[in-house]
Amino acid sequence: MKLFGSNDNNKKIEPKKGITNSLGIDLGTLNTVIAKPSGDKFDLYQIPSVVAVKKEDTSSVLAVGEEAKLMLGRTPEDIVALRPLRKGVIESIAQAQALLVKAMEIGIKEGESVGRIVIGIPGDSSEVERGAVEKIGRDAGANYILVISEGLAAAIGAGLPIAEPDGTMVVDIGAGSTDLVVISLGGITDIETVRVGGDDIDNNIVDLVKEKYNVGIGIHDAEAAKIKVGMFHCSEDLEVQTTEIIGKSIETNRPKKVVIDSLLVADAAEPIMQEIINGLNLVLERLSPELITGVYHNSVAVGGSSQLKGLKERICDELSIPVSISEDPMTVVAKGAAIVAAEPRALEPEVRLKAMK
Ligand SMILES: Nc1ncnc2c1ncn2[C@@H]1O[C@H](COP(=O)(O)OP(=O)(O)OP(=O)(O)O)[C@@H](O)[C@H]1O
Repeated sequence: MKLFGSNDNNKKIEPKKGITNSLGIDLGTLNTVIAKPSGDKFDLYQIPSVVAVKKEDTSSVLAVGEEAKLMLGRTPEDIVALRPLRKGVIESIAQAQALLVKAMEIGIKEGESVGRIVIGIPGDSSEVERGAVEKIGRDAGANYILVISEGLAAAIGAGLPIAEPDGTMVVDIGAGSTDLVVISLGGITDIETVRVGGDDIDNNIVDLVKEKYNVGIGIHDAEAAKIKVGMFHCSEDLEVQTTEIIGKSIETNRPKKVVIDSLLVADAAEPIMQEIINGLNLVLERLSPELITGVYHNSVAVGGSSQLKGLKERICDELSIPVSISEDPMTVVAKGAAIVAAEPRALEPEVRLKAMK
């Protein structure tokens, strides 16, 4: 399923001849995004990071992505739909393998050989997890497979000056985890992973609505309300919007309408914001003074949850760092990985040094 056109990128990519089947993959908790260099742009695809498995044997994968999502709630009792990653961590190698193979199938047309594949995974993943992802790619037939940190991929995709000695910072707020990554001279100099993200905001909305209105609401309705009217608390006077959803009255068991406004979402998001600020404080504490100018001028927020209003204002309120929000927050990691897949030397030290001249 092609979700996005190959239209919105102005970074010039020149895949080498014969390596047009190189792919960048962002293996996310909620979504897996696939970017395929196509001329000087990208073809982009997205699948939900969901697999349908047998309850008795959860390594036996029956369906992946959209197909697995459709099976949710409609399947016989012995089949369940699960996410192979939780909070950015691979929970099941077999399920992650099925997801990755599906992503590769989507990106590489039938009859095409599997070329270079670069996969972005959370920066604090263990060697075992990295090795497992590499093995999955190789088993699926890739002749070149590289696993890089999502933060580094995001910085490359966002066009940040990663080769510079001054430093840049990426704040990647996803569904299950948030990566805070400092990059200088083309490599990661510091990383802090906070295991919170948009999923936690959704859960808190459900709890707050129950507490405030005595109404139970579905997690998907909570997420939809967050996306529609959500914001973070900040010093800026942002417009308060409202949306109406239907929940189940805990008192009467009847349907009941509840109004959710931006302030309720901001309250639900506050504990998550606090943890992100704590993580950023740790990063700044450790940051060498040589990198502060670069971080001040070149910090970018990516990931689906960076789209909540008030994020850049709140980070500036708390830390005096003007963060810009990426224009393509949900695809930038896959695009950065695809850039490396098209030109792996982009990560080599001598190329970085050349780029500095
Ligand atoms: N417009 C929006 N406003 C606020 N939140 C949004 C918006 N669109 C998506 N989200 C949230 O972004 C999150 C998904 O983001 P993303 O696809 O970057 O995560 P992921 O890469 O799957 O997760 P992770 O990085 O934790 O592995 C979800 O929590 C979703 O509700």
